[in-house]
Amino acid sequence: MQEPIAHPLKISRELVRGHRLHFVAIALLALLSTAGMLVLPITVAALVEALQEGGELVSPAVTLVAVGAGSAIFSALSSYLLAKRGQQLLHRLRIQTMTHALELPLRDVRREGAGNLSARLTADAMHVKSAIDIGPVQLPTAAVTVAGTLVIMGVLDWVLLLVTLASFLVAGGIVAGVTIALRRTYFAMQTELGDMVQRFVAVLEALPTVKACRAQRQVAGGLAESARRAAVLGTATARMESLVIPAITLSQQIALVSVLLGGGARLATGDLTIAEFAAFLLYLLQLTAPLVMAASGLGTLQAGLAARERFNELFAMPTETGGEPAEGAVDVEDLAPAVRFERVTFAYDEQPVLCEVGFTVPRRGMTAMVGLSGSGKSTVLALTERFVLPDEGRVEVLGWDTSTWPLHELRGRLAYVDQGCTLLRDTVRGNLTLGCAEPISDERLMEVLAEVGLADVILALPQRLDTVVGGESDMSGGQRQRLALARAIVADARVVLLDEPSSHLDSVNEQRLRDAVDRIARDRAVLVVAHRISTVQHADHVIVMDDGRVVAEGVHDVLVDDCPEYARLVRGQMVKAALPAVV
Ligand SMILES: Nc1ncnc2c1ncn2[C@@H]1O[C@H](COP(=O)(O)OP(=O)(O)OP(=O)(O)O)[C@@H](O)[C@H]1O
Repeated sequence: MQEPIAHPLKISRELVRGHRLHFVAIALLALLSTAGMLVLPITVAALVEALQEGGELVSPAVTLVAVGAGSAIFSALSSYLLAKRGQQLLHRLRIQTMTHALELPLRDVRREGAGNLSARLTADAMHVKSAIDIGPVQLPTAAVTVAGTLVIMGVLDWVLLLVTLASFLVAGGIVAGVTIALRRTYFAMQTELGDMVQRFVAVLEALPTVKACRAQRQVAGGLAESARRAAVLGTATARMESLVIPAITLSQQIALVSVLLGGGARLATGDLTIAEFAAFLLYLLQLTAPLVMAASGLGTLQAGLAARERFNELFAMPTETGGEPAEGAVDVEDLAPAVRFERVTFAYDEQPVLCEVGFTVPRRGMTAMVGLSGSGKSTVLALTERFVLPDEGRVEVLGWDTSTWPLHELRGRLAYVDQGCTLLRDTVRGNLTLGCAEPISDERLMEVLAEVGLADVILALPQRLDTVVGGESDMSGGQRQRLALARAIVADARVVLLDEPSSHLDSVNEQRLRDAVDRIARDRAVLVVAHRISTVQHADHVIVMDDGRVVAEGVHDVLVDDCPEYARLVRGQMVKAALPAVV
């Protein structure tokens, strides 16, 4: 993929788009402030002259105060308006980042990592914000101030100007070199930071395991290595940055000594008056601030542009595509099977997972898919949901090829209960109605909760349906499982995909869950990746997977006798089932 390059002009254009007047006002205020700064030494010179000649002092003094105060006020106003616009741009950038990330294929999101994606919203966004604060107004203002100051110095005495310019030559070279080198270092540093946050988030997700293994120190060691790499890049950046201000200050001191010596000589020959000399020195002193601002501003701009490149990299990642938009509603073939795989082959990168898999899930009833761990069962569900696409073969849902069915429509016909029975950190109502286009009445929600045996549990919560759930410890595994199933029932999808958690439930909860699944399977298709023998025994149809292939299909009683792989699985499950249940 071509890496898009952020350009200063692009950021400026984004700032201006749709807000031209706002931006004209910012530029005008900044210009007026700069003009005030440039005129200030002249008003000082006028006051000095009036003092020397014993003239009227009030008007030069008032002019000086008015110019100084006006310049400060205009500068504050333009900074505020720019910061406001910058915040708006940041707001847009963050929304675009979150929306785009949610639209990416699951594989890309996993590859990129939650931490790395989140770092875009925090650290990278702040770098872009700093560049916005500096780039479009402060940097040009500093450049105009430097150029204007040099012109006035040239008018006052061009010989002394040449002396000044010669003194600043070395500083100019250093600033230019550092600015060019900084961009790549910032990009590498921000990428490393994103990687570190990603590792940290992954460790936090696995914290119970890390603690149970007493591995905090070991894991912290790995994180420290990542932090060390970021620090090395940070130090390299700081080393380059630290050269800038001393180079400018040293050049200014050299210029000051040279101008004092040269100016003394020109005063003696009468080529320069005292007032001109005083004004020249003031301009020389005034030159340092915009030069430092321009130099450090260029560094900040480079950090912002590097961060913007990371945003661009993300935005350039293609989002999920799901066939052409349907013209009108998709006419689902009523007689077609719920799910059909035809010679489907699939590999994660280079690792083959499914090989010529073919099976059919009837329109109604429960179909259980069984197989050893890693045999490809969850991948079958991922292909059905079109989280991934087959390398070869055809996946059909309700008679439609999933690769040509618009994603929104396809997923509207499917309900998916993942192995983790994931709940969003949201209210019970929010979790139950996730993805529902129409509002669902509380009566209906309670009815469904009763169906999965959760009504009493929810009624006992402090805010009932409005209680926020999804935290670490607010619901047991079994309750999560049934709430996730309730979501699938509320969605009223024609096909329910259920990736059964491998952990055991107590017998009461297991019975409740099975009853709920049996009920929903009466008038729709349920494809369950089964880990429990009780689920398989109750299934209308069983598909046996082994090492990425379908090795048998049928009903439990027949498969036990006819399929050695199935018989082995069942024997294993029965041994487990005889063990005490772990909840
Ligand atoms: N995101 C992924 N990236 C790379 N390989 C993966 C990914 N997900 C699964 N795999 C690999 O694909 C193979 C099949 O995995 P899958 O999860 O489909 O098996 P499964 O039968 O559902 O296993 P289990 O019963 O343990 O859940 C495994 O070898 C696994 O390592």
